[in-house]
Amino acid sequence: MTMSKSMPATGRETLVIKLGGSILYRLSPQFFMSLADLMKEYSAVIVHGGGPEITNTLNRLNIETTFINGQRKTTEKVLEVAEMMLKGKVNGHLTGTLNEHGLNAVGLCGYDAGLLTASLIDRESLGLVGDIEEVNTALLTVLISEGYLPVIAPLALTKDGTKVNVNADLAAAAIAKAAGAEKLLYVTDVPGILHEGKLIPDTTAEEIKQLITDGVISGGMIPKVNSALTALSPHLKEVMITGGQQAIFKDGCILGTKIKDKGGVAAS
Ligand SMILES: Nc1ncnc2c1ncn2[C@@H]1O[C@H](COP(=O)(O)OP(=O)(O)O)[C@@H](O)[C@H]1O
Ligand SMILES: CC(=O)N[C@@H](CCC(=O)OP(=O)(O)O)C(=O)O
Repeated sequence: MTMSKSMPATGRETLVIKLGGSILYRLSPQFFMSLADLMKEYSAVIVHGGGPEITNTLNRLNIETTFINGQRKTTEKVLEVAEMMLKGKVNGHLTGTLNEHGLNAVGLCGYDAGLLTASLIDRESLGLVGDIEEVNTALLTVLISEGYLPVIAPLALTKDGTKVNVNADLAAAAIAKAAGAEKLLYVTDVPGILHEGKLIPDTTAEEIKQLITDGVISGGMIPKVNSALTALSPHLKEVMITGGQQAIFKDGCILGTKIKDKGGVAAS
């Protein structure tokens, strides 16, 4: 992974926001208003998912799709559909909606100007699925410093130019790390990590391991918390999981579950 200095030429810290496919088409007016407020304090980069859109289209086309440890097995046909949905439909829809709210969004995908370079994880079992190794943070810096909001679809190229699909939770964590972001925010269809229906306001790596063992954290929340733990570092001291059906920022605070490593030491 190519690391970079803290990006902002704006004097503000950077915040990477991942918008999950579960909520992308149901983001509330309060979400957009609070995002605009948040962007007065931070320079933001958005990374989006779109898993449900890809799955629905594959089903309509009778193309089989399976997941291995939260990653979609990606054949050439599956990649073609992922590209259509992520780079075409979802990125276009989201960028358009953000611009309707005056947020100066620019749609990008990892293929653009070497934005995301990945290596194949395991061609045999997963097919065309990548793990991000390099991020062209110079491109992000140019956009941010000119007041644009980069909106990134999680597709990447390998060093030899092969197109790959990337899990959006992992892409957001890799971009946050490379960009020297101070915060990483996962926006999903629940207000945060829940236990017996109640929001857990903050938690640590250790507690998360236990919550997974106890079955409290399951399904799509597992890759999210695991990505969060890989992103934590002395600079990126907190990752938030929050819900896009409501405001994400109020009275100077990001709402949801705060994941921090005890004492601010990087999680391994
Ligand atoms: N402890 C938990 N608290 C909240 N949500 C959880 C928990 N465990 C599992 N989940 C599930 O995780 C889902 C969010 O993950 P996912 O559907 O992959 O979202 P996204 O598309 O936003 O990445 C929630 O809708 C919920 O069903
Ligand atoms: C390799 C891999 O799994 N890629 C994901 C990319 C989209 C994604 O992660 O979207 P969500 O955030 O909505 O789940 C996929 O094909 O579904």
